Amino acid sequence: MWNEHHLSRDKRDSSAPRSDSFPLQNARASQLNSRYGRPPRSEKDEKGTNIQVVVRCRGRTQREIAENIPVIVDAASNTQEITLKTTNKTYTFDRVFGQETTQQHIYDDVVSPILQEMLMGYNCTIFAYGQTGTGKTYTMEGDLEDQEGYITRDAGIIPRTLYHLFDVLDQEEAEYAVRISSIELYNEELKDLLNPGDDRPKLRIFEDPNGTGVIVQGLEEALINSAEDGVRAIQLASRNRRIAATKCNDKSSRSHCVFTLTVHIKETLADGEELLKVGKLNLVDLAGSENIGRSGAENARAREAGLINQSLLTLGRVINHLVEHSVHVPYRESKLTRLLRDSLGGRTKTCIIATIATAKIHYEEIISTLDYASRAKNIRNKPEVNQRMTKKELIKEYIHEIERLKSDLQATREKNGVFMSADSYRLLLDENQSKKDQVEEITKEIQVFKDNVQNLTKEVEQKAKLLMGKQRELREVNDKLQETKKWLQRIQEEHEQTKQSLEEQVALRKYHQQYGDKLEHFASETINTLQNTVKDNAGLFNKLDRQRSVQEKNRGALHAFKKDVDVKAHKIVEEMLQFKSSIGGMQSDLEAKAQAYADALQKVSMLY
Ligand SMILES: Nc1ncnc2c1ncn2[C@@H]1O[C@H](COP(=O)(O)OP(=O)(O)OP(=O)(O)O)[C@@H](O)[C@H]1O
Repeated sequence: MWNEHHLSRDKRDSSAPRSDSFPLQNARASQLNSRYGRPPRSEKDEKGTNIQVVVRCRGRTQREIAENIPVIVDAASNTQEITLKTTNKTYTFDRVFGQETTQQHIYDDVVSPILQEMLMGYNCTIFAYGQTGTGKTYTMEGDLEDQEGYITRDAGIIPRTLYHLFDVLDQEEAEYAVRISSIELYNEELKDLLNPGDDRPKLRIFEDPNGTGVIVQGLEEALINSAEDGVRAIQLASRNRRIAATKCNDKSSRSHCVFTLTVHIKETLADGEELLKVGKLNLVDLAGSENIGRSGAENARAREAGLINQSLLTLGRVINHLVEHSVHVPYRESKLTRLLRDSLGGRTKTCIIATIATAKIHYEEIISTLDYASRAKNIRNKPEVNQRMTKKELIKEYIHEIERLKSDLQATREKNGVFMSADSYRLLLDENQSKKDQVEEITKEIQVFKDNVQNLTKEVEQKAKLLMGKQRELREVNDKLQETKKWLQRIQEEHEQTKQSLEEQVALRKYHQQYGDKLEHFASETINTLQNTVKDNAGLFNKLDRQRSVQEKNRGALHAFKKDVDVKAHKIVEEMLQFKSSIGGMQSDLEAKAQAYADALQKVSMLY
């Protein structure tokens, strides 16, 4: 029942970890916030849109690697083509995701835009289809545990959607109510995975009288107030889901599982009237589509597998009829197609994620899945936004529901004692047999678990070694990074210098431009001056030549003069020498005469 209390976000459990710790949400949230409000019905919607089909490849298992089984699928992530190496056949899809694709990548590229449409008021469905062990459950649920309030990197579409949804609603500060349900379809029987009690009346499918899909009577729709509430509910549903071991996959799930998320968001119109916008998202994990013989299904299990394949077969037939535009589409031939009727050729926005293995031993299943998915691409749906509901309408709807439940209860009470039809008795016997099978299966499963633990221990050891190697690589990369940083710094400095010199050149060029005329004038003046100077220099050189010849002449005269002086001086010296020697003769003559005169004087004196 709709309850005002649940609309108020203030009443939410404040002790639960806040969903804004979820790292993925904020990037998409702003896009989503701006998209609220009723979108105009586009031309595309009128004509219908093709179902979106994407393919996700699962890498080889450890066993396939150990046995050297080659890869036969050529698929690069984020392309649209996938090629089979054996035949060179190429398939085209809306998107292909290689084996290296992460859970977050799938969520961002495929699911986030669909959540956006659901918030606009569309019904949307995402199917995971493929052979057992190719990752349908991994893609849809993945790891449901959290680590200190954060989802893990292996978390699949469901937990990521829950966290993203609450983050957007909280950011929008919208008044909302979110409900979830989870149904398992196993052996053509429906089971409420959130409330699987054996004493509960069987779930029944009804066509919605308003023609808006189907209603599952008696199905519990849990109101959740946070993503954590939702994840807890899904953990419960997952535990309740039947799983059994087959030769193909140790934890093969042979049931179909439909998880539904319904959001009511309150909108207040300009005139104050309050309307409720409703969006629905079905996340469907189909059972494995493998060949019965190969999966090793036997006896009671063969019956199960047969029924599973019958459901998928009907799904395939429905797809074929829709593609061929048949008047009659056999939706009613299986519960699966009745449940999903609106998602196939109806008013829902639908996406199929086909999961495939890549190793050669799965050749047939790979081809079968790709063919199936290729055909599904041609289905056209005509998505329509759900009509906004007034509160009155909603209350009326719930009153009808209560009335119907009351009459069911009354009918049950009136049957005194134990009432059981022959069909129900047969079913009970079958169920008993199935339980026995289940015990046998669980025993085998325990053995498989033990083997798995052993394998995991080995794997952990290998991973530890790998981690050490990676750490070493990381260190090397870090060193290289440091070097690159230094190199970058150098380049940056050089860049700065180049920039500076460029700026100088630009300034210089500007300066040249600005003073070009002046320079030209100055240059022509300088040229004139230089020409004059050249002329003056020529005169100067002539003058110098003349001076040089005068000097030459002077030098000749000087030489002759010098020579003459030399001769004359020589002559004078000789004459002087002669004169000196003649003077010397005269001197000795005079001395002899003076001596004779002295002697004569002495004789005279002696006489007296
Ligand atoms: N893309 C992937 N990356 C890593 N592990 C994966 C991937 N896909 C699947 N696995 C692992 O392979 C195993 C089988 O996957 P899963 O159970 O999801 O297959 P399935 O298709 O749902 O099988 P079934 O049809 O039996 O339900 C699981 O252990 C899962 O964790």
